[in-house]
Amino acid sequence: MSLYYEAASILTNADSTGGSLKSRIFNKKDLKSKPAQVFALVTEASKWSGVLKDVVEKSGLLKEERKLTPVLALLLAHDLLLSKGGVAAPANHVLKLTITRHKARLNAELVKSRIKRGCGTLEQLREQVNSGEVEITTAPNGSPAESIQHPRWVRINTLKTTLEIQLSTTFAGYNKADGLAPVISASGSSKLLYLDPHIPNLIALPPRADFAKSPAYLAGHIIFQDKASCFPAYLLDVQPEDEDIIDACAAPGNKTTHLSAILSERVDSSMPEGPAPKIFAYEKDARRSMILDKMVKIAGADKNVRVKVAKDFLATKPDSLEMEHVRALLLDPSCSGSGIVGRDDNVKVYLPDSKSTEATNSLSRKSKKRKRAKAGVETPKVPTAPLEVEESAPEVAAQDGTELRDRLKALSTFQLHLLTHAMRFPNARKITYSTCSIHFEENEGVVFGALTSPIAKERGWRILARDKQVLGLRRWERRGSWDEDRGDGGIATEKWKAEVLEGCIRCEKGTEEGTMGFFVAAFVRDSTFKAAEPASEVMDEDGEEEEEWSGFSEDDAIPSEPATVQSPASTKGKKPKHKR
Ligand SMILES: C[S@@+](CC[C@H](N)C(=O)[O-])C[C@H]1O[C@@H](n2cnc3c(N)ncnc32)[C@H](O)[C@@H]1O
Repeated sequence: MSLYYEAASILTNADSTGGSLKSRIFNKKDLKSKPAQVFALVTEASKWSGVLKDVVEKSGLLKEERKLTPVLALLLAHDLLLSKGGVAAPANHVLKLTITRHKARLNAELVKSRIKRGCGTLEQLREQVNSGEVEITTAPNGSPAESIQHPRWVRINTLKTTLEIQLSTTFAGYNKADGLAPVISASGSSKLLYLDPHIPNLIALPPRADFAKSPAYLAGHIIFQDKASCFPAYLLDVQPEDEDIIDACAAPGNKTTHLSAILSERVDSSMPEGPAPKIFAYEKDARRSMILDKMVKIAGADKNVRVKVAKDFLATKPDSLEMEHVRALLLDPSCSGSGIVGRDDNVKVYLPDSKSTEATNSLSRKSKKRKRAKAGVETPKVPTAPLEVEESAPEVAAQDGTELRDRLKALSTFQLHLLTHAMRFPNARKITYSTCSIHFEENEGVVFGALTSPIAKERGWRILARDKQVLGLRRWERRGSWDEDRGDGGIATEKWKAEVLEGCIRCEKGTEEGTMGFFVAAFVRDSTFKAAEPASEVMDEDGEEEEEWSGFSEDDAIPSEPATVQSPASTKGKKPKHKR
């Protein structure tokens, strides 16, 4: 029976193959088991590993069954205790016999673990595991198992309520923590919250706090939104005089409703009369447009949001009458999603501690190693918990580094195209550009590509410097960074490069800041800017305008951005065409 050995081999990445978990399984040519079955076993067992690590350790299984590796023990215990079909092997198979001998003890430990986690039934425990909020307890030697938890971020929707009202109703009786750390380590039932110091109306709750069925959530008074995802609307800092605003890639609508809330607060307090500013929320995908529409209505944002159902932002005509009053744009385009927490790009595996097998003498260990190697599982080089198995987001299901780079190149070309399209709106004065990606190519690479594009030069677009940003984000310490391997040369001055990077804002996942991996930068221009010369525009095959980055010569003078940078995505291998 190869299933468990093959799954163990995949989980420990015995072949040291690059790429995502999915691609490593589905592209493995010599796999005897069905790839879908291996994938399901590996992902499910990983998901349950926070619970099973404890169960296996406490049952003493690894002490008694020296031929079992921690990975095999995890996989077998998963199927024995949790899979409908049980262990997928003939009754007399050695692995099945081995694990079944310990069924009673393993079961008893699972019951104890479930009760300790406050779950009355296995179904409740399953829900907890599926929500990714399993608390990892201590290892047998008493050292705490490491696990960086992610707080539950809740944005108070000021379109329908206020922070004060929510603190005295939904969160009545909650204590205010003086930092994020106590909230992150608190249990789901702890009445502890943290008022975020950077984003107004944002609170952090313990990771397992469950408000999905609360009246406030169902009525759209509170919205679950990661802190980092609140940065773009806040950074755009819309004002009533901005008139119309575009959210170019809007579904499911978290940033749209945030934008709507900020705009409403400011319009309501300063402009009781006059033309009401509007937010045009574009969404290309028809199905996602429906979700967007629903979210906008639940949040009460339909007062100032016009959903552009199944409409491609790139097809908008910046010079049209409808777009005449657009002064601000929020761009949050599709990206690799590599910064998202809890997606299958971040499979975490907690392995039972193998220390209990250390008493084995070296001779017998060697012979066991040989046997395992023969059976297809090299002695695991895996550390004890937690083991991070890197897995790319679905959009970037890369088999190897080259495929990933190609995908990033395609994504960043699209992102740059979108950003330079936004720069064409004749009356636009500010733009935010954001991604939930951690890759330079999609982030700083696109920013530099846009800043040095002909349209940015023509219209005078520049980065919004850190000292001009809204207070909360000015205080945010993680800024942009340069990747020597990815960023092409051509920067005119190091000073300008440093200024642009300082204007870029980054968030990293897995830190004590409790955010997902994220990137945002804002661009501004002055209304008085005098165009230097028209941007070079070419038509693509469909007759659409296409930005043609062409580089500039050394003596090119651009106000405040004296640089020559090539966008990593769009310019590699392109010969400069545009001479000044
Ligand atoms: C990262 S998601 C946006 C998330 C959203 N801003 C939020 O905060 O909830 C990107 C969205 O942009 C849409 N999209 C991609 N290209 C687009 C285009 N050219 N025009 C309009 N929407 C587009 C995708 O379908 C997807 O729904």
